[in-house]
Amino acid sequence: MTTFQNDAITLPEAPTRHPGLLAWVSQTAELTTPERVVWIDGSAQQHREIIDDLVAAGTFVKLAKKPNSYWCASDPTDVARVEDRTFICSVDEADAGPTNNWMDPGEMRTILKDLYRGCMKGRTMYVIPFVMGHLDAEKPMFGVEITDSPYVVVSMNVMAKTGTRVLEKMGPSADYVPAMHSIGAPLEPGQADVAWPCNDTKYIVQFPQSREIQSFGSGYGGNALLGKKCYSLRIASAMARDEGWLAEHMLILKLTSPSNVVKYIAAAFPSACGKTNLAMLEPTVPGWKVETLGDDIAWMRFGHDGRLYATNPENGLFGVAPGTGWDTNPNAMRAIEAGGSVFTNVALTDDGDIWWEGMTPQPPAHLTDWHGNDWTPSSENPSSHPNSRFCTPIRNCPILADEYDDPAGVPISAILFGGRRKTTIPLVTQSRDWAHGTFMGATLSSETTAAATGAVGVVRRDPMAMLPFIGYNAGDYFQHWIDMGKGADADKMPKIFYVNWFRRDEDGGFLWPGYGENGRVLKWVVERLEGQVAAVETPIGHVPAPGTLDISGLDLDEGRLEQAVRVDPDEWKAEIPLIEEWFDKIGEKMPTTLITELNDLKARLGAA
Ligand SMILES: Nc1nc2c(ncn2[C@@H]2O[C@H](COP(=O)(O)OP(=O)(O)O)[C@@H](O)[C@H]2O)c(=O)[nH]1
Ligand SMILES: C=C(OP(=O)(O)O)C(=O)O
Ligand SMILES: [Mn+2]
Repeated sequence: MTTFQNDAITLPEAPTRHPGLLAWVSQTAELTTPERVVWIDGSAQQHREIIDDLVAAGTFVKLAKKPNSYWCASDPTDVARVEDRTFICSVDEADAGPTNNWMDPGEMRTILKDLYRGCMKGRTMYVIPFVMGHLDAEKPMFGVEITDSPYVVVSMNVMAKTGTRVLEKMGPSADYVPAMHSIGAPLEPGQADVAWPCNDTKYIVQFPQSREIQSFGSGYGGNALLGKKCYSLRIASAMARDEGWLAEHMLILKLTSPSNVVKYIAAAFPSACGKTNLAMLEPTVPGWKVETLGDDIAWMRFGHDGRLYATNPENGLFGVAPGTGWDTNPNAMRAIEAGGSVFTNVALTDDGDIWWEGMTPQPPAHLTDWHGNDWTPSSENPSSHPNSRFCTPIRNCPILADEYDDPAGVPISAILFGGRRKTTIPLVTQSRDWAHGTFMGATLSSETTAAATGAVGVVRRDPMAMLPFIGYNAGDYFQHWIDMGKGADADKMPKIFYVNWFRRDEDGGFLWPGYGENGRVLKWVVERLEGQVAAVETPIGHVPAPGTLDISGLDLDEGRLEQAVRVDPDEWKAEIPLIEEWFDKIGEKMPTTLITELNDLKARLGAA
């Protein structure tokens, strides 16, 4: 390891000659006063050494039953993204818009500088050079995360490409996103550490104009693995607006039909609403095959042929554990079996394996729950936190598509928007055109989940599943989506669909079985793209004509299917005021195209 001692804060022996980076590293060390500085080189050996430190510190427990895999539990207060502590610090408040928290960048920098002063005392400061997306992309998307959390280092090594090869590619002058992170838990001499140090004060801050990130107080993935949501969505969305592309909260999958027609599909669902599951789907309809390209983030740019091409900037999976099982998502199960994973806030079995609700139908007779307490099936609380996660190399995914590694990406034929709605939203609806599809995305709604702190199950608008991730004004973001369709050849743009796996019956049960059965909806989507099946025009868009959704072999009574796909005018009339309230919130920046779409919808519903 390349280290230097803090009692001589001179420039460390660094594996780069990038003057800007060297200056930032030394200034940060001076401000945060760590015990030592370590450059992450991306080697397996260094990765192992840091893991060994985590085991010695009691943060990680090595699993006997899975190769090179570790269990850990966070502080019970540090389990999810903190949206109320997340800020977009644009120069002008108007650029952050009505959906983001904002503070003057200068004021915010002062607050954070005060918090960062001495914050790494007694700890190691790690410098993680990383690239999101391909190292050989036309313009590689570099970042450097500074952190005092070895958990973050190990996770970043899984989620991104890290280390010296990145520095070499950066050379002495490449632009990079400086991503500053501290758990905010300095150690006084002789003070004992805890397994998951963090701070009650939390800030997750993006400076979209200067392309910088500063995070404080949390070790949770979405708050601390800064290449992921902070860079690849919040900062990248602002870059994408400026440069004419899209940075989206979408999975990417490859779908092959029985006659070997290949389509690439992207889908945006809010956190904990089914992206990882759909990305690794095992279709139940015979002959259809899904392969995975990405499960959380898609960057989409126009290719020379005028089509929209998507790449997944990530290198790993950071999936919701509960509900992941051999029945629901066998490919995710195989991925975690393959090893190299970190499990956070799940339960530990007595023989050194992990378990969570939904992994197997029968829970083990005894577990250690995520709080470290004894757990039995009669225990009152779940064994695992609802937002517990597995962090696994994407290479472990047994159905990873070969195209995953292609820096050019894959041409997207369809985009799905979806959320968790008990009512109103049918199983699948096709938009009439790009503008209408953008309207569907802009009015997307979902019940809140445990992926963010706060109440669960509350319906809110979550446009394009990007509410917590749009790095600028949401009205400008919608306009950017409309503009992306404008210059383009309509035939070449992806067709947009709205799906809902989560509609319920009167007893609260899911009307649609979901998971592998969602392949039936993907089949209908492809058949629509190919002009092979009919749809019925309704006020909200095109829904499957009777008999076109393949339910052969599915044990689902006709009445339930009918309820799952139903367009209920009364439910939609009740939805209109909620959409209007949302449009009012966006205010004058709401594009007129979308206002026209809303008025047209009202007219078609007879609600005008
Ligand atoms: N009922 C139902 N639940 C689903 C479906 N797909 C995913 N889930 C559950 O939703 C939760 C989040 O899924 P995940 O794919 O991790 O969501 P992501 O955060 O968007 O990637 C998990 O508990 C899943 O088991 C589905 O089709 N139907
Ligand atoms: C990492 C997250 O992602 P996901 O969208 O998979 O829930 C999160 O919300 O913190
Ligand atoms: Mn996911």
